[in-house]
Amino acid sequence: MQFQLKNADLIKGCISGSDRSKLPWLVYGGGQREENCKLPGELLRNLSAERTCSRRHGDVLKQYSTNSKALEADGTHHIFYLGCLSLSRSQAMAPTLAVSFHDSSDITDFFLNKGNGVKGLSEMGLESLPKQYIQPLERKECVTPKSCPRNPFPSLACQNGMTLKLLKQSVKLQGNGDSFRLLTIEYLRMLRKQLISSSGYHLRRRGKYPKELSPSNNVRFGSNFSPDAEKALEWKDYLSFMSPRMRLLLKLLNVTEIDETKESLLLGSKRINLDYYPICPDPELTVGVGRHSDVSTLTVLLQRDIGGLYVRRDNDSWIHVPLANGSIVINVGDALQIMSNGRYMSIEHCVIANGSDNRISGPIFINPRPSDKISSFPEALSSGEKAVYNEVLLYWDYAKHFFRKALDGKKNNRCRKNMVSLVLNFDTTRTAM
Ligand SMILES: O=C(O)CCC(=O)C(=O)O
Ligand SMILES: [Fe+2]
Repeated sequence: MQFQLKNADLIKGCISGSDRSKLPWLVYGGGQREENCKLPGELLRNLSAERTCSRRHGDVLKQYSTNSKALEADGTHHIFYLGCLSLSRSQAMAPTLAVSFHDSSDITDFFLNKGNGVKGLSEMGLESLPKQYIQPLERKECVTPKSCPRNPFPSLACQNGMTLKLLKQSVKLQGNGDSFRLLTIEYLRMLRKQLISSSGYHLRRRGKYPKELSPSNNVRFGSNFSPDAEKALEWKDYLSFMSPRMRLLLKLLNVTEIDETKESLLLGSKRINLDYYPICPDPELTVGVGRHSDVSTLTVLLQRDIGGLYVRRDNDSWIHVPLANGSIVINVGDALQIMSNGRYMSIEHCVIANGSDNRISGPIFINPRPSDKISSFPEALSSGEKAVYNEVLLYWDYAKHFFRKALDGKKNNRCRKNMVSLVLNFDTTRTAM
């Protein structure tokens, strides 16, 4: 198998239009899974043309090329895994392998235990989707979204009775295109640091980290959130890292003032995911991620500019989240819905599969700590509102409840109420769908 690289597609995709020289990392990647394969010359030339090219990159490539697993042993491989994500179907000269998967355990073994991921399936050049990925009709609801009005996103700034300083502050980002871009670059830099420092440490020491086998909750590789509970699998891989650097993220988001009495409840733990949705042979038969709301307080999300993320507007329409250079999306999660007593409702969303390009996204889930007990903040009841969520929940129990069930919109949100969904998109330049 030989790969050729689409130049820095990942990065260009994520932040097209901005200055690539500011991104001295995660620039190019590529690799082979077969032992005696030569690296494509173009890739090496690209590497050496880049000021970040170093012997280390070459070494990692070599290691990568002799490594039978896509993701193994060393944090630095992530960089190349990410680089490899940018291969397009026409450029990856995939062998046609006569592999058939008879039942879900074969698939699980291939993508999870053997570390190939859905990416491995995609690279086989399958002509049709394995039946385990064919989703029932109701789960593909978001694949055929209805048309939606321009700029359908309510702005947090317009909400009355805002009591959560954190959110107030983050609205400051609106209206300044430069800071979005800067933010995005910083955000990517931060992701890279996270990858190399925290995950690298764990991976070097622990080696294996498929979700079920990973000895550490801090690093996980997986495909579906709850594969055992799902009727059908999703066309997506993810790498997930516990992230210790909340303050940095807040700084990047221009949050200068935090109500410290609420800080741990709102922002006590963080997880960064790197999601990869490979080209899918039958995108209309499956989904990237089924409909769900996040269990987080807020999810800060960067996505590649090929689109694919939909949010539910009301009970029967889905909106394609607009794309814009360097924009980020912030989704309200269930924990904030509970703590704000329903002033901010978590947003139901899903990702469609794509038949012509690989999609990548990087959500940061900002959560309460697992041991925190969450219920409506007294401040959210200060105007005499009745507590909608007076049941005190251990956040860990809440999250466990979510991850044990199949994704099914907001049904798993035990605190569901009929209110407007809210998504913030910091793009102010385009509203094209
Ligand atoms: O990839 C995306 O844009 C969204 C992913 C997502 O919803 C999730 O990981 O919870
Ligand atoms: Fe999500």
